[in-house]
Amino acid sequence: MNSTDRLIEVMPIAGIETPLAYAVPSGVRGCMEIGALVRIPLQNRTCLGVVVREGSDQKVPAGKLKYVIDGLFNEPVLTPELITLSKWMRRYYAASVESVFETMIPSAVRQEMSPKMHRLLSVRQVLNDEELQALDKRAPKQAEVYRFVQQQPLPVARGLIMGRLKVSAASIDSLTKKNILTERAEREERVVYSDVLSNAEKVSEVAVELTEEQAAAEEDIAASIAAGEFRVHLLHGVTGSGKTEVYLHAMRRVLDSGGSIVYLVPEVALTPQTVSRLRGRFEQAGDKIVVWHSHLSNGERLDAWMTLARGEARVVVGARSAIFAPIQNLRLVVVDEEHEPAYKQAETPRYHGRDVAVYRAMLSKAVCVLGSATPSLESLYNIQTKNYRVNRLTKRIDDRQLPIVHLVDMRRERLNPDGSANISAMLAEKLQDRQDKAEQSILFLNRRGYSSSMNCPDCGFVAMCEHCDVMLTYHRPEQQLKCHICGFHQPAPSGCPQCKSSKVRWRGYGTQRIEEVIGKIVPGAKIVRLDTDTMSKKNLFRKILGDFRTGKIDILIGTQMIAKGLDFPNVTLVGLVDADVSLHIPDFRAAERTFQLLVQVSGRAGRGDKAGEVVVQTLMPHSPPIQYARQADFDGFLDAELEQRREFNYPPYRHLVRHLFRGRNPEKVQFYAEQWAKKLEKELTEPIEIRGPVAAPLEKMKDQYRFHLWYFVGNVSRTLPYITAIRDAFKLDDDVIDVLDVDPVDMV
Ligand SMILES: Nc1ncnc2c1ncn2[C@@H]1O[C@H](COP(=O)(O)OP(=O)(O)OP(=O)(O)O)[C@@H](O)[C@H]1O
Ligand SMILES: [Zn+2]
Ligand SMILES: [Zn+2]
Repeated sequence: MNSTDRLIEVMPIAGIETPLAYAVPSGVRGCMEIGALVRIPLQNRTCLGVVVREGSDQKVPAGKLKYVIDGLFNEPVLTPELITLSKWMRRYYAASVESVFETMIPSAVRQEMSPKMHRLLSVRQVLNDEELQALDKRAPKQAEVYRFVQQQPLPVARGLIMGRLKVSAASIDSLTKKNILTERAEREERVVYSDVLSNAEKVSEVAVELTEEQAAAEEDIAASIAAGEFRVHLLHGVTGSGKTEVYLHAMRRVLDSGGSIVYLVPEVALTPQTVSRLRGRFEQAGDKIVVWHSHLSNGERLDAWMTLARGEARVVVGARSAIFAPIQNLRLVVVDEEHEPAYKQAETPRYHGRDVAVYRAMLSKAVCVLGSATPSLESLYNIQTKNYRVNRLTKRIDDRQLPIVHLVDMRRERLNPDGSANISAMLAEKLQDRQDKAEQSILFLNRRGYSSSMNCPDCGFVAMCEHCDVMLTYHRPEQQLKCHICGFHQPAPSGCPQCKSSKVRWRGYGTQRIEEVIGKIVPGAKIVRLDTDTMSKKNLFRKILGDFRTGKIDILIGTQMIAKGLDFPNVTLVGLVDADVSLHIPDFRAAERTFQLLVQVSGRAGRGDKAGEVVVQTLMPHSPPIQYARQADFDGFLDAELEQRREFNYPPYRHLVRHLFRGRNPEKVQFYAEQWAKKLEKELTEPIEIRGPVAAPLEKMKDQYRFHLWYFVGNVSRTLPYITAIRDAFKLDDDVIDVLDVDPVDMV
């Protein structure tokens, strides 16, 4: 080591849990600050790592100290507070360094490691007009590529061109073969900035004047921002009360004072309206927004990330992973629809985007605004215990009325011989009425496909998934039986596969079947179905929403996933076809989910000048969540539900940790789960309540048998390390896997 060399500590992204000291030779390229992504030698290979400390007190014997190879970028890819956040995530979610960094740093950024990543193209031979015209005729795609490259001030990554222009590698290759373009493989730090927004929808937007309630909420939030302290606000506003407008005003203030913003939505693809409003509002004013979503190509992801790291954009909008954006001077974090389970990541590290957002805001002394019409019980409880501030919007914009909710008791409906199965007389009549008045309706049913099962009345056969413990769903358009858990599918048989009877029955109603029924009930209506089956076709979702807005569609039928943030003024009727689906899930949050679902879907009605109506069909009209939701009685629901939760020690009174064991052999899985429980009870000194092991509600999934235990924990950060320490010394059989899920939303 030379006297001019520096020491740093690097956390390898390579299955090692402690940082290692490295020397930085003077004159090495790239950044060596905290949060920098560096390439390091480790044993006899190289890997990536993150600089977690400048300097080191580690005593490395002379001759053993290794040099960093280089840094990948000029800017750190994580900020210092994100490094702190990573430590908290490891501890709180019992996750490895590797999994946390791989989650925090997008793979497009880490892939910079491979030199192939940057095959940069530039123009070698400038074409004159005539040559370009000839190329246009002969090979229009090539001409398009040529023009694109020629217009760029710097060489462009090949992957970016392919993604952006949707051209094949062959088109690019023929241009390089002809020596029109030249390609060089290089690890270029400065990638051409691609405007990730250019081909996206922008709605021209002007700031509206806030209502009194909105202004009061916004001023309170602004005061927190001005105070420069960490504070959490819960913006609890009824549906259609203008919560988004409050965020937008607060964001304007933050931008004007030089701060940065993270804005989280449950899923970008499902919130095109919010995204285009943000873009319209801020981009017109010249503030660049990075929209972080799954359709970005790798090149675009890399660009977007580095744009944020360099401070060229100060707003990022995205799903949960956008909370790890490397922006500095973070002043405001918005978590829209904070109650959404989609904020929880289903894979390791199983973090909750909302909770990580609050923690990051705390580390940055920023303000966190959680918004919802139906806040989670956790957040409502935190108002009482953790000094979250609450700002309420009790009225809809322009004093529009909340819709009238009709409950239909489907037990009676079944006695009515005229009632078409599963659509009540009342719903049918109101749908027709809206059709006559040229108003629009939305129907929700949280079950896609045609029917929920196929069975045989003669021998009792039920079509089950070969790999999971669930019945197969019939999908009529494709004539397939599908498993909604693992994706397994097979052609739908025309008779019983077991006894060859031809009397096959389709039980239960899915969105496809409702679409069919409604077509008969409201002849002449233009009906469109929107669920994950239609979503798989790219851009179809946007197109359907566009057609619905312009009135080309009369009735929209969808699963609840489409309910988020829809704002269509001409919708005056909303039907919830089966309110009981969510009541029957084996989950302590079943009542909460049902309440939220009812309030949210109802909230889609009556957002324009005309009043709205909601028809809720249920077999359990007296169940508390349905009754409270009908009266929009939040406090009543909260009190009743909190009492239940307290009695059983469920969240928010305790944290739940789910410990799942799975493997192909059910006896083995059960054996290890039981052995573990014995060991834990013997060795754990912390007083926690342990329940289980028992078979999981979904006992077999993707050919794996599943058993789980539940830990009821007061303080996760304190207790979990004790559990993981015992777990580290517990030897599992090779074909049994165990998974810890802290604050799980998946109970099955
Ligand atoms: N102060 C205002 N003046 C006029 N219109 C407004 C105002 N604030 C919001 N709006 C409009 O009212 C409608 C509802 O607002 P927004 O979508 O923000 O409500 P929300 O509370 O987020 O609703 P939800 O929770 O149901 O999604 C939007 O069309 C919005 O443009
Ligand atoms: Zn049969
Ligand atoms: Zn399956």
